[in-house]
Amino acid sequence: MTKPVLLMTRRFPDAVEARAQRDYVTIPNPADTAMESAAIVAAARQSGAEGILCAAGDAMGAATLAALPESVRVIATFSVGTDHIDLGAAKARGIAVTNTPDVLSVATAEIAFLLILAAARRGGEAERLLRARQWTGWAPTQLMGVTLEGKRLGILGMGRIGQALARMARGFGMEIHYRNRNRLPAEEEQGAIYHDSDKGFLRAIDVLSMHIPGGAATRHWLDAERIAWLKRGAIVVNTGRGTTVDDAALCAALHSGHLRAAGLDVFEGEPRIFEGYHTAPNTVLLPHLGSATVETRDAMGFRCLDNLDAVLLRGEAPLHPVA
Ligand SMILES: NC(=O)C1=CN([C@@H]2O[C@H](COP(=O)(O)OP(=O)(O)OC[C@H]3O[C@@H](n4cnc5c(N)ncnc54)[C@H](O)[C@@H]3O)[C@@H](O)[C@H]2O)C=CC1
Ligand SMILES: O=C(O)C(=O)[C@H](O)COP(=O)(O)O
Repeated sequence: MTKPVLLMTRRFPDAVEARAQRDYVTIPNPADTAMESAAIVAAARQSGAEGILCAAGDAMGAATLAALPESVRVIATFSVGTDHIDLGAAKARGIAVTNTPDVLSVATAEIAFLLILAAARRGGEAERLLRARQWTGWAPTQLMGVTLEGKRLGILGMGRIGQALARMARGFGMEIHYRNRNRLPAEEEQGAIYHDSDKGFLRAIDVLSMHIPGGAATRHWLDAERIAWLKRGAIVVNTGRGTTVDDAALCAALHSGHLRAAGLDVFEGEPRIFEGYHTAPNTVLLPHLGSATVETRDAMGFRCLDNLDAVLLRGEAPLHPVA
């Protein structure tokens, strides 16, 4: 049987590439960076690609979707987030889109909790102090943070990752509050307190952890007005998408002291980051590491290939179609 042609927009983990090469004629991206629209279209046309394995950051917008050759039947993204893909355009072209839910929830929640701990206990500042050779010795008032036990964690977006974070935070004695599009069934809430308004939610909490998807509907969700609803001394953490935060408003609140600290894994316009973050006090910044564990990245790749196999090898419906 002839192997289907698969365009791969990035380098993926070795085990994922090996399986892809076994079952497909793979077309790699020699540059190994996010692919621009023209490059994706050219590579798909030249190769007659039937599937595309892409990742967040690749240009899968309306222009790309419109120009892809008829041969493309499925796009599998190596991410749960799909804000880089024009889903309407894909549907109009009859191209299936699949993502990687569940397998990255724990890894991403771990990074969210790492940021919550680092922001609360001033881990970033403390490390910078030592590396600058400026530590003068233990002192009773040096770099005091805040204890998490007993504090109220507010989870914005109580989906797969938000719920994984809630399980971890309960172990640290935090009280869980959440805001979601819909209230969870009582048996899934496990004591978490649901808020039916953004204002009531933000006023109640000490730490905000953001897990909502990117895209037009959530752009700059955390703006100056909502930041003002947070208590003085609150902490903000974002491992969802950078577009959900108004960077200028967040930096202003860090500088003014209204917010105690922020921990960010994702940024609008990444890999460039808002200039103000370089000098904002009490910030911990990570380069989009949410799902970056060996186990998780392999599982994400295999989930992509399982979906591609269903469509391209077996002629079946994808296992994880994006609605
Ligand atoms: N930092 C990283 O490396 C990673 C980031 N992500 C991001 O995390 C996001 C969440 O992933 P999952 O938990 O798997 O998705 P999910 O779909 O299970 O959960 C998202 C939740 O957000 C809620 N929501 C959406 N808009 C809302 C709004 N305006 N107000 C309140 N709630 C809202 C939904 O009701 C849903 O429960 C992804 O869309 C992706 O952008 C995902 C994986 C890794
Ligand atoms: O799943 C998502 O959504 C993510 O953010 C991925 O974990 C990371 O996607 P890349 O930006 O590494 O493609």
